Amino acid sequence: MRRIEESELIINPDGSVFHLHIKPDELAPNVILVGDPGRVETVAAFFDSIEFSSNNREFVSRTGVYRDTRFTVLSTGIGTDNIDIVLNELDALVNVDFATRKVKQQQKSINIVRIGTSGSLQEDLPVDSWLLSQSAIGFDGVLNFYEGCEKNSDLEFEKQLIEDISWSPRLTRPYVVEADKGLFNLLHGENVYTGVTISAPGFYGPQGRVLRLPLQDADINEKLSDFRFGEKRITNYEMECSAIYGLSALLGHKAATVCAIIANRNAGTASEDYKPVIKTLIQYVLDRLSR
Ligand SMILES: O=P(O)(O)O[C@H]1O[C@H](CO)[C@@H](O)[C@H]1O
Ligand SMILES: O=c1cc[nH]c(=O)[nH]1
Repeated sequence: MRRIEESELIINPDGSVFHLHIKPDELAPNVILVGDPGRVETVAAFFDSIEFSSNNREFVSRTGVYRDTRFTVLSTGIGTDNIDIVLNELDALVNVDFATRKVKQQQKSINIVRIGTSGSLQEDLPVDSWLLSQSAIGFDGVLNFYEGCEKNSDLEFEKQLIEDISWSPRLTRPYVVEADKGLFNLLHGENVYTGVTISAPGFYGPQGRVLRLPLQDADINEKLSDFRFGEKRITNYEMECSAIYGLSALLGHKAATVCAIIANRNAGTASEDYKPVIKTLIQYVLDRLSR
């Protein structure tokens, strides 16, 4: 079995993994990911007890117990480049023996649920609603660096999207990946919209926003809102879900993303105060995962 070199997996002097500053026994099998480091405290405030806390760069984490279920909440910061770090280090924490630097014989699977914020691309998907991503379209390109990327992607969906919206060859090829079905069903409920989420490599141009700079494709959001793949339509934009779904599938973990819609791009509206919406969403997710 290959020994993973010190340069490839950096372990800190205290035995924690390089960026996340978590040691293997400090990670729970249920992981809540949030973008905003400030949201970690909002999640941890629901825990009955907290056993571990860490802060490094944008990666703030707490491990604790909610209704007899052990959770780790961890902030990822913004973007799929950070998700590459987070998913690889989470996997190393459960599947690599830090003493021998070898992949363990028996691989473990963890549950990963992202609780985020997002912008709607459909007028009937209102601000302050919740959206569970059945699948994600990665405009970011992270998954394209990994072998097996195409095995887990919906190639027909990708092909039709590229053709229908005249995707520029200057851009990275979009990849289409799915939520874990079990987690999706667990989180699906009466007050939860479902849909196809684009993860963009930026908040402004890559999500079709114009402040001062014009876009390479001025009609991109109209094309995306109108696009259909069979019954499926694109519902929303955020910035992490695609890499979470793609890397989780490749590594054997279960992942789902549920977001509070804080902007409706076609209606031109934004939530007046999304924090209470996120708070009730956090409680909903914790309840579903702990029952
Ligand atoms: O609220 P979070 O979880 O950070 O999610 C969304 O908000 C950020 C952009 O404002 C991006 O990270 C996007 O995915
Ligand atoms: O429009 C939005 C809102 C939140 N997060 C995003 O990435 N986009």
